Amino acid sequence: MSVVAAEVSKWALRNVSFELPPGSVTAMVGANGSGKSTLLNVLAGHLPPDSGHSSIAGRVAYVPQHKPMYRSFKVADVLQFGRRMNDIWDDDRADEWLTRFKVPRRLQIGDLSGGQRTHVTLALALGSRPDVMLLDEPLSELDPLARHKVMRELLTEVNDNGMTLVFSTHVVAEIGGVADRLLLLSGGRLLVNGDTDELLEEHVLYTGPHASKSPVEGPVVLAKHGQSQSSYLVRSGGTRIDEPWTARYVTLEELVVAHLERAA
Ligand SMILES: Nc1ncnc2c1ncn2[C@@H]1O[C@H](COP(=O)(O)OP(=O)(O)OP(=O)(O)O)[C@@H](O)[C@H]1O
Repeated sequence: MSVVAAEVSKWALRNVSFELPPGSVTAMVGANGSGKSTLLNVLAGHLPPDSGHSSIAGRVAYVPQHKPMYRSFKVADVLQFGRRMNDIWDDDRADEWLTRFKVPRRLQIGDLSGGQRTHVTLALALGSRPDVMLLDEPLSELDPLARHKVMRELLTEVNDNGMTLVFSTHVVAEIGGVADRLLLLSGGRLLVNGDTDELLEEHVLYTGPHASKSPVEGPVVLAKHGQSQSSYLVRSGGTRIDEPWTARYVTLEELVVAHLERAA
């Protein structure tokens, strides 16, 4: 069963197709201009695809990258706005979030810091009790501790209420232990779509003497050659290898960088 399904082309996006299960946490990663914001906009229903279709089962909350909000609104007015605009609205949830992150309610949006504005948009999104939350670089303006706390809170929402979360990020280190799925985009194409644990088990880096051919069967993601050494990152699932070759699993960061390097 999937709660988010897409098979879309739009501007630079070329036939991007995937499905996400309910309660999953998906990190969308890719180079600048690879199509992350476009894809989130299409999923949110804010942009019609040029071809194909996308669907989301249930209520959607979308927090865009540039968090458009009326600068003259006070924080309290934004909550009032949320109350009026949503059929389902959880005042306590939105309020709790603002209290937790110490956002001053009497200030105008224009007088808040970037991070505080992020908290207001997240409070607004969570107040609408969404089934699916789409976040475009939600952590980019937050300090390291706030990043950690926000992710922990969002994961609690996923675990307690079965919410499905999709977020874009450039910081691969933030995905570990958070995202159970990875969507990797490059130049509008979907390079990788899968369960992060399975992806990490599939990708193995073999290092050994200079060789023009991979020492194991399987799709080569990236090959590098020095004067006397070669290394092959292969989606081999951990095939045994004889000395002098060595094999090791890679980090998510290495996996992402290798796929992006290959596609560049
Ligand atoms: N209105 C438009 N018409 C045509 N192409 C557009 C339009 N808006 C955006 N694009 C193109 O779509 C591509 C993807 O842009 P998008 O903002 O989705 O990338 P992104 O992955 O979110 O980038 P970043 O990481 O820099 O935020 C870019 O090449 C951009 O120029």
